[in-house]
Parts: sequence; C-alpha cells; structure tokens
Amino acid sequence: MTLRKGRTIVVGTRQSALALTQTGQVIDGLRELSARHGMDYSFEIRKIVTKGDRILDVTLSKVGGKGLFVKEIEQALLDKEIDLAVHSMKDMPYELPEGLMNGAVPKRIDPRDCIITRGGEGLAELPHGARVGTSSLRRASQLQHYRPDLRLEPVRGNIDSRIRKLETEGFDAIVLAAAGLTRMGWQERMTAPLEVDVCLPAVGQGALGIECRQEDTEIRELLSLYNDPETELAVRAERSFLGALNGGCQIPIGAYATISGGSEEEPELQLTGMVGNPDGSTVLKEMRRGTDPEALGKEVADALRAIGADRILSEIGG
Ligand SMILES: NCc1[nH]cc(CCC(=O)O)c1CC(=O)O
Repeated sequence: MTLRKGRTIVVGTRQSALALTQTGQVIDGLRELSARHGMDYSFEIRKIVTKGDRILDVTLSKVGGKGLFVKEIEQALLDKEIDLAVHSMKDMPYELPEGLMNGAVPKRIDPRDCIITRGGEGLAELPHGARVGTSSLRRASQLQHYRPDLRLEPVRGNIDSRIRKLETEGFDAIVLAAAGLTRMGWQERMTAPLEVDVCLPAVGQGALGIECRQEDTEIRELLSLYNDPETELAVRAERSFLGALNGGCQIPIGAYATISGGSEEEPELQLTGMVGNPDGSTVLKEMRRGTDPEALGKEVADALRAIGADRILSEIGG
C-alpha cells in the first residue's frame, strides 16, 4: 500500500439519527484501518436530504419507489461532491448506476428483527388481539401468519419516532430491526429478538454497504480493507434472490444467508428465501445450499416460484 497524505474523504449520509450514527462508526473504522496501513486521511461528513426523508410521514409503501433513500446521495457521488456513501444494505437498490459500485460490505451485526412490547412480554405471550405496529409488509405478513389474532397496524417514521409511538399511539408492541437499535446503543429497549424461522429478515438486514465511484481506485483500495468477505457473500446471495424475484417493496419478501460449511477457499452458503402475501394467509419458504451466491439466489427464487410464489407476485402486481 502506497503512503498517501492529506486527502480529505467526504462521506455522504442521510441525516437521520441512525444514518449519522452508522456513518460515524464506519468513519471510525476507516480511520483506524488507514492509520494502521500508514495512510493519512481525514474525513468530513456531508448530510444529504433524500426524497425518502421528505416523505417519511406519508405512507412509504404507497410511494413504492426503489432507492428512495439513495438517489440524491448517488448523484452527489457521481458529481464528486462526496467520495463515499454509507447505506443500510437493505435500503440499497439492487442495481447501482453506471460508474458507481459497492466498495465494501462491512461485517454484519444481528440480522434479526426484534419486538419491543409495552408490557415486557414476548411475541408469543402478547394478549389476544394485541395491536402491533409495523409498516413493513414483510414483518406484517410473517407475524400475522404466526399469530393470526394480532392486529397489525402501520407505524411510520425513523426508529426514534417509532419507539415514541409505542407509548403515544397505544400500541402493545412494535417491531424493529435489532441492528438499528444496536447501532444506536439502544439494545436495552429490545424486549426480545424474533428468531429467523418466525420472521425472516429483509435482504441485507444488519449489513451496511459503502458505495463509491468505480474509477476512484484510491478509495476502492481503502474500502477493500474494510470488506468482510463472508458478509459480502451472504449479502450477494440474498440480493441475487431479490433480483431474481424482481420484487418491489409492495411484496413481503425476506431472505437470510449464512456460511454453512465448505472450505476457506470455497465457502458453502445456506440461503433461505420467503415470499408471503400481505395478510399472512400464505407464507412460502425455501432453503438451498451452494457455493455460488448468484446461482444460489436464483435457485431459491425458482424453488419458491415452483411452489406458488409467482401467484403471490402477480396478485400483488410487483
Ligand atoms: N427500514 C429502515 C431501516 N433501514 C435500516 C434499518 C436498520 C437495520 C439495518 O441496518 O439493517 C432500518 C430500521 C428498521 O428496519 O427497523
């Protein structure tokens, strides 16, 4: 690695508390890595307001645009106003614009969803007909499937305002990603994690993606040091699955991949994919193992199609 001095790396981020927090954590990681490799970079944060942030209080799933939280940030990358951008992997669109790439997938933290209940009981112990707040079709479908008596209702906003609404809007429980809470340092608010066989996470949940310009070899070199190869493989399998189903955000889709064996040179992945309908009356799941993440994603998508996912997809019109 060549010694480089003095470049200021401008990092773009949304301005939500979670986005700022995880961007700060990535910058800390990159700063430490670059120092360890004899590089001398400084970092600057540039906050960017996205369309998704402007319409957070409208029904997001009704707007339904892919990449609602990243478009303006990607434009800033292309315009060289920023040099890299930290995204929640699950908010990253499947296809990146020409000229941009995902330069690193850092090590994933807890991929699960979790429940926060007002009374401190777990999902199984909630009273009959309890009101559960979530605007995620994927969470609603699976929770309704597991507990048909629950009343699933939308709750919007950033994670801080959703936690507030647990108290102010009379929900018995809300469901959030464990990773978001953990990154904010709010783990103690979590009542219990939801195991993946009850609620399969969103594609990429718990992981981050760091987007950069393809031509910026200096940043790419730095980011490659921060990449976690196992997380990258798992996320590639999950995203291949998502791409193969061509699912918009109107469809309850989940996927979760882990390294299940193989060797260091050729790890074996295990990928579970899920497609459900919004009322949870049907939740389809398939699991396959394989070493090629892209092929594995397609294989699980095909397996789900073979047991009826196509019908759900065409009924909802994704
Ligand atoms: N949908 C918004 C969003 N995007 C990323 C996270 C945090 C979890 C993660 O980084 O995967 C959240 C909050 C949530 O789903 O509760």
